[in-house]
Amino acid sequence: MTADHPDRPLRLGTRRSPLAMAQAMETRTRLCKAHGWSEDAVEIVPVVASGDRIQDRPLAEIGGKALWTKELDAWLAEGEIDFAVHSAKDVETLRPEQIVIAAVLEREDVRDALIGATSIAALPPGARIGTSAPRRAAQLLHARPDCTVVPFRGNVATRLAKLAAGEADATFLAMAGLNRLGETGTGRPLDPEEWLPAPGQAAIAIESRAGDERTLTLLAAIDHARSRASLEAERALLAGLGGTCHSPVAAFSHFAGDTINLRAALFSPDGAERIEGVVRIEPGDRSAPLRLAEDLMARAHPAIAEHFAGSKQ
Ligand SMILES: NCc1[nH]cc(CCC(=O)O)c1CC(=O)O
Repeated sequence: MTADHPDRPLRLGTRRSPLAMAQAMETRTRLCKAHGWSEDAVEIVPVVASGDRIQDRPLAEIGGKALWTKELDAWLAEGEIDFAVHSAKDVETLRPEQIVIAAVLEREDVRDALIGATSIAALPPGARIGTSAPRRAAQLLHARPDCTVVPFRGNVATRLAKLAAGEADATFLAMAGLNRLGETGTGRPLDPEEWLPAPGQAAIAIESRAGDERTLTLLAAIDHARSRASLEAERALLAGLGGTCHSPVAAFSHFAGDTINLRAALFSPDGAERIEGVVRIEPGDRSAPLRLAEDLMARAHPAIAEHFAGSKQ
């Protein structure tokens, strides 16, 4: 499905972090390859996102939504860029009406990695773990209430440097990010059946303007159907819970034939309470993730439920 080389380069918007730039370059390569273009058919346009600018406070405290998407959303709306490349995990579930996910790249390794210890069980008693992700903190404290969580923000290299400087004994990073940055061999992958990743982890979501048929058609060539289906299921679950990427919620999609088994766990922030559920999703069934969300909310301890708005959102 090749297309004519564009008269003017397509403008690809991305954050500036090394991981975001690696994802942008991967997207450009895939798109150009799919259409038989040279790489100059796509121009990479980096922006500084508010989430990158504000480094000294926990994200959950900054409060405002769309920390990673606001600037790129505006550029997309104004026609400054033709499409935006995001870590799907960082894209909130409520999106502006005119913006659509045009393609989902084939998912990388969805697992979290533990860096600094060989397993959760092997962490020394009272270990200090660096993470600013409420899901990772709660999941850790659930398994190891003796550990202490130390706030750890910044891009992948910053966090590895903080660990090396002794600010924590261990930390978590997504395997997908490590792999995309060529940091292979750093850390131990955690079994996703035991340690569930974040909704959307390891997926790259490419957004463009609804109605921009030319761009939508070009991007459809690099859409990976299974990755899209699992991402949509996880996003539907998160939307049904009224959760955000700062909520203590974990999810893992596993394919059995064409059926998706979606497992999810909700935690109280201190890890004391945990609730888990699973649902089978047949192709095209859009309501199954919402049923799981309702089931989890109905059974959740108040210390969990108060962190989710439910479908009221
Ligand atoms: N919140 C930051 C973020 N957003 C996406 C990734 C990793 C790559 C991915 O999940 O696609 C990371 C870093 C991390 O969690 O280690």
